[in-house]
Amino acid sequence: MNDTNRLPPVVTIDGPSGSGKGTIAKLLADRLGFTLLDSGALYRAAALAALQKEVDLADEAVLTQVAKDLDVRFLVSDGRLQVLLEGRDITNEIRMERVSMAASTVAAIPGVRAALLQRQRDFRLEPGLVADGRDMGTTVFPDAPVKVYLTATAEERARRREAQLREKGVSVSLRDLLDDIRARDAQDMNRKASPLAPAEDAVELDSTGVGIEEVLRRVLALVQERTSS
Ligand SMILES: Nc1ncnc2c1ncn2[C@@H]1O[C@H](COP(=O)(O)OP(=O)(O)O)[C@@H](O)[C@H]1O
Ligand SMILES: Nc1ccn([C@H]2C[C@H](O)[C@@H](COP(=O)(O)OP(=O)(O)O)O2)c(=O)n1
Repeated sequence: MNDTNRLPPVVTIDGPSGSGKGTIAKLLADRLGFTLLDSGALYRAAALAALQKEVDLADEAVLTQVAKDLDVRFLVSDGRLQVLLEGRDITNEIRMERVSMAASTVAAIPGVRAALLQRQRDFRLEPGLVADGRDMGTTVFPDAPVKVYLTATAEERARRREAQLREKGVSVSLRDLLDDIRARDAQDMNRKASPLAPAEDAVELDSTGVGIEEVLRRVLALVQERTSS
């Protein structure tokens, strides 16, 4: 701990859509007093910028430029993360299903990922960072002392999304949500650039049928174990 080059610790939480990454990352960051990185929000903001500019989502060069030029800022207001694109609040808009799928498509482009890499690493501030995404443990923070790979069955993840949307007053069929989840899983896992996969040193945690409090307890225990030396 006397090493002056020591970087702030990072807890990475990777996994597929609906596994609970965002929920657990937020609770964990609050509990530890760490900064929070929602890396998916960066890809979602890039996708929304591309959709607004009506860019062809197959045009890798133009999409890479969109990611390089991305004017996105994160603000924490009343304990909630706000995402601003060119100064405009896009927090709710980026959660729409068409943006989710576009984010997954845009995120498969190596140039887009390279353009967003340093921005993500810049979140590594004292006293520490909790980073949620797909490649936090494999590519962005490979030296993180604590890596979690959170999963749940596709059926359970679709049910969670349905409940989340119902609470917002949006009614979507479970069948459609399950199809969307499977399509995004396949796209995120099968791409060449930083595919969704557990890091070799990640602890896999299946949250199917496990409540949020219990998942948080297990992750906190892991943080204790990995950082108390
Ligand atoms: N362990 C869990 N058990 C039940 N519901 C959960 C659990 N973890 C998260 N949820 C709920 O599932 C939904 C999706 O969680 P979220 O954190 O957004 O997932 P992700 O960030 O992995 O896409 C939210 O409504 C959240 O409250
Ligand atoms: N580190 C990351 C984070 C997200 N992505 C891509 C792939 C995902 O399908 C989209 C959206 O990610 P996000 O974490 O916001 O999505 P979910 O909340 O898990 O549904 O972005 C990525 O490729 N790498």
